[in-house]
Amino acid sequence: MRFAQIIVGPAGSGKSTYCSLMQQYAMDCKRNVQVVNLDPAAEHFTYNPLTDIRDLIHLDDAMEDEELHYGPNGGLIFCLEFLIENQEWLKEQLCGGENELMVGEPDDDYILFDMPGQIELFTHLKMGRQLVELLESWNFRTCVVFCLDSQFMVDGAKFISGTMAALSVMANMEQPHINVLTKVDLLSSDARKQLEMYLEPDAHSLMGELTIGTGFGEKYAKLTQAIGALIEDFSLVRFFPLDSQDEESVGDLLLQIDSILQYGEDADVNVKDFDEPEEGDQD
Ligand SMILES: Nc1nc2c(ncn2[C@@H]2O[C@H](COP(=O)(O)OP(=O)(O)OP(=O)(O)O)[C@@H](O)[C@H]2O)c(=O)[nH]1
Ligand SMILES: [Mg+2]
Repeated sequence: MRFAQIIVGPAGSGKSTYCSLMQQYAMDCKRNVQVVNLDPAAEHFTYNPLTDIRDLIHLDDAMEDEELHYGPNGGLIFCLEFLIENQEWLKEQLCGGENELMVGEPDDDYILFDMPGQIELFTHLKMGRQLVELLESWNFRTCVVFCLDSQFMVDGAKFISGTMAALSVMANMEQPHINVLTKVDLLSSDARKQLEMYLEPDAHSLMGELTIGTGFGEKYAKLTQAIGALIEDFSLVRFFPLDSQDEESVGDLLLQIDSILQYGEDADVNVKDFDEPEEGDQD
């Protein structure tokens, strides 16, 4: 089994920084975690990628092409379609065995995929899903990590809209999923306290805040209440705050994701000698 985190989230939400941070943390713990850049428009990141989509196609290729004439957004979608069509290239990079950054057994591979900030790739287009299916066929177990800037999550209305974005990704990708609030180190101590409330959201406090003074809240109070109750009753969406300055916070998050991926648990399962699970039974 190999392990993959698919790092998604709106533009500038901190995906590439998250990848560097996780890789660095893992390295400090003597773990080999690699990063693959799948953002064809990436200009700058601080990790050394295992593989880079820009070796296959660059956003400029799609924008400057005489026939295609894409703008930046359409161009990006095109690049990801191109990647899926040229999946053999990616397969060679990940499974070819000639990549000098791949050390140890392919069985222990743990790879972070740094994705572009075009959220529609994961909310309703099919490329995100297709990528995950490809990875599964190459023996990866995957988890989607949805990054959201915590600075936008300090009032009720923004919480609802951030939550809906996370839900769209969850519904479209149908994968094990974790939501991460990034840039917590930038919040004031008041804002941090405010954030606490949204980590274990309850509909009443959300409503209390939303109905006061905002046009949307007053007009659609019932809708907001229904959404709030839905989120609360089904524990649909939860957020994990990430403070990049705090090693413990990074370590806790990695631990959570490891557990979602069941990383390192296979050995225990073998020892316990469970009955063979029924076909299609994931748990
Ligand atoms: N202080 C602080 N800054 C952060 C953090 N995460 C990201 N940033 C900053 O936020 C900006 C955007 O971060 P990126 O990691 O490039 O975000 P991204 O989601 O990869 O952006 P795109 O790939 O353009 O969608 C950069 O200036 C980062 O330095 C964080 O945890 N703390
Ligand atoms: Mg990035």
